[in-house]
Amino acid sequence: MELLDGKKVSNQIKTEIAAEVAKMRDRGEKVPHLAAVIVGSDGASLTYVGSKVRSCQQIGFESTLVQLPSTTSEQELLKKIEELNQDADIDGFIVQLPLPEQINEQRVLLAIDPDKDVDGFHPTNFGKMALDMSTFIPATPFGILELLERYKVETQGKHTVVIGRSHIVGRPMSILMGRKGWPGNSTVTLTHSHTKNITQIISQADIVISALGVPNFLKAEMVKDGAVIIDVGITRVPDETKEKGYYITGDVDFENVSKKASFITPVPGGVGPMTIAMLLKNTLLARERHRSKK
Ligand SMILES: NC(=O)C1=CN([C@@H]2O[C@H](COP(=O)(O)OP(=O)(O)OC[C@H]3O[C@@H](n4cnc5c(N)ncnc54)[C@H](OP(=O)(O)O)[C@@H]3O)[C@@H](O)[C@H]2O)C=CC1
Ligand SMILES: Nc1nc(=O)c2c([nH]1)NC[C@@H]1CN(c3ccc(C(=O)N[C@@H](CCC(=O)O)C(=O)O)cc3)C=[N+]21
Repeated sequence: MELLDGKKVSNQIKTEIAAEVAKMRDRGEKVPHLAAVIVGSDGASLTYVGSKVRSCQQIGFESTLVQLPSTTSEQELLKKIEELNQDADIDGFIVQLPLPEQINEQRVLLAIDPDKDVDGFHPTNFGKMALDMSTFIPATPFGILELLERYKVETQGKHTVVIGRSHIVGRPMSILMGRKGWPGNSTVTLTHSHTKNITQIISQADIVISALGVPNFLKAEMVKDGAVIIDVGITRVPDETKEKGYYITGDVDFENVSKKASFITPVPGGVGPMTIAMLLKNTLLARERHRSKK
């Protein structure tokens, strides 16, 4: 079994990006500027956005955190998005999901300038991705592709089973694994809560990408010997013996599944840190595109 070490690879990627930023500075150019909008104060969302801001500082990006109260109206959020769209200093921004129920997510995603949509959730960018055109690839699937590539995991002709069909992980992942080229050229089955015989389908998978958010969902008896296991799930489990009052766990029974797997991602330290690194990569890309437009 080989560990797909997202912590290590994400640090390599951040070092690579930092070197690019240093060159920009040396040439007297503007450095990339990423903004994040967060509505409300959900603990997990704040952790994620906080580590993004820290990473920006680490690699020399400018960063802006826009924190709005949970009572923010859709109109107020749309106004903020328009400001960020118009702000020439901002290269890219994300609006942290999920949003409070008074705000329509689709209208928000449509309002973001596709050239600044470093999450890759705008329909224009999502469509380009599905059509193999150059665009921003959503950070979590992009991070998984990068891990597969750096560890030279064979995907061609393999049966990939994706569990979960969310717009931010499962759906784009299923499209990307089936695209031409490598990592890709995979035969993909996209499963969800209405899938019949899901255990049987998973047992046929060469590659399992689990993105449901159910701890211990994937057990050793469900997977084939030698399968590649990607665990996207992140669940906070309350535990008073831990310093933070909780620990985080993925969807996979790591201890037992890792004995059968050829490659496996840990949680924490797998897909999560890769997501942050690829968001930074998309922001660097956004800066380069904005520069060459002028
Ligand atoms: N590591 C990272 O960087 C990231 C981690 N995450 C984590 O990944 C997990 C998934 O998040 P997200 O993609 O937003 O997913 P959602 O919570 O939006 O959706 C979950 C998906 O799983 C499916 N599902 C739920 N229960 C079952 C079941 N018992 N059997 C089969 N399918 C099931 C649902 O089916 P249906 O569509 O039918 O409801 C749905 O498609 C969460 O734990 C989240 O915290 C998310 C983003 C990034
Ligand atoms: N617009 C938007 N874009 C997103 O990309 C997005 C989002 N909304 N909403 C929520 C999900 C979730 N997500 C994570 C990113 C990093 C970690 C991460 O770094 N996890 C660490 C542990 C973090 C901890 O200790 O809690 C790890 O796995 O090692 C987790 C989750 C991005 N998301």
